[in-house]
Amino acid sequence: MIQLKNVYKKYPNGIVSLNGVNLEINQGEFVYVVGPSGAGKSTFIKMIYREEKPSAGQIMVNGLSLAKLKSKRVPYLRRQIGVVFQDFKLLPRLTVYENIAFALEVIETSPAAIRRRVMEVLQMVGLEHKAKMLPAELSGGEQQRIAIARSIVNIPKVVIADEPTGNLDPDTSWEIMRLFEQINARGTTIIMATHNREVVNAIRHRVIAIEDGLVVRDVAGGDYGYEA
Ligand SMILES: Nc1ncnc2c1ncn2[C@@H]1O[C@H](COP(=O)(O)OP(=O)(O)OP(=O)(O)O)[C@@H](O)[C@H]1O
Repeated sequence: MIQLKNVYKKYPNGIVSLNGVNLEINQGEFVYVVGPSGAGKSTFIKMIYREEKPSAGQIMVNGLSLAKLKSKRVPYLRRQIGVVFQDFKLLPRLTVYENIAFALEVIETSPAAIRRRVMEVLQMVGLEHKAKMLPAELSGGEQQRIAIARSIVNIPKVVIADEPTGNLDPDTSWEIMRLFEQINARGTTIIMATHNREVVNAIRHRVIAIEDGLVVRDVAGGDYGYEA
């Protein structure tokens, strides 16, 4: 479970991007985070995997208190959370296989287990035949599939995605959404910040709207809610 209590974030430049956020997200939920540009969606997302620390308030993720979490425990938290970005963030000099294996190698998995697991996730995203290629040799949609494979290779409880379809055309975006649906169907929590109105309105899930650093709407099976 993920729980935020009175979470407040003021950046060093004085901007307050979260202004008292209270929320609970249960294991297995699929949650869209929507809201205008600059509303605080990315900051909220970054709080959950401890890319940013709250200035005040409490955040619990799977029983870990993030405000108190020591730096040396951050890798332990990150193993429980997969992260997918708008711009994929694959390592350009590593092959597809190596990009995914990297996430497992850092936690001392045996070479045979790494191979088995990497091929399994590559198969799940339909790209096992591209294992030896470099990211630059793939389309944007394929790169995002690899980033998704990497995000789940550790079998995390939670996958966080910040605008995962932001750089993709509509057809590719639907394919990427299908993958997130499959991952969610296996019990993984999905938290997705998005501006994609069509997706949010078509594939209904809980919608949390953030404006000026506050949750202004929180609806199960809600719609995108903003005009085009
Ligand atoms: N590292 C930072 N340092 C200072 N201010 C920041 C930082 N990151 C974000 N902000 C500010 O915090 C506010 C919220 O930003 P955030 O990126 O969370 O918004 P967002 O809702 O994700 O926007 P978008 O939809 O455009 O991605 C903005 O005013 C932004 O300028």
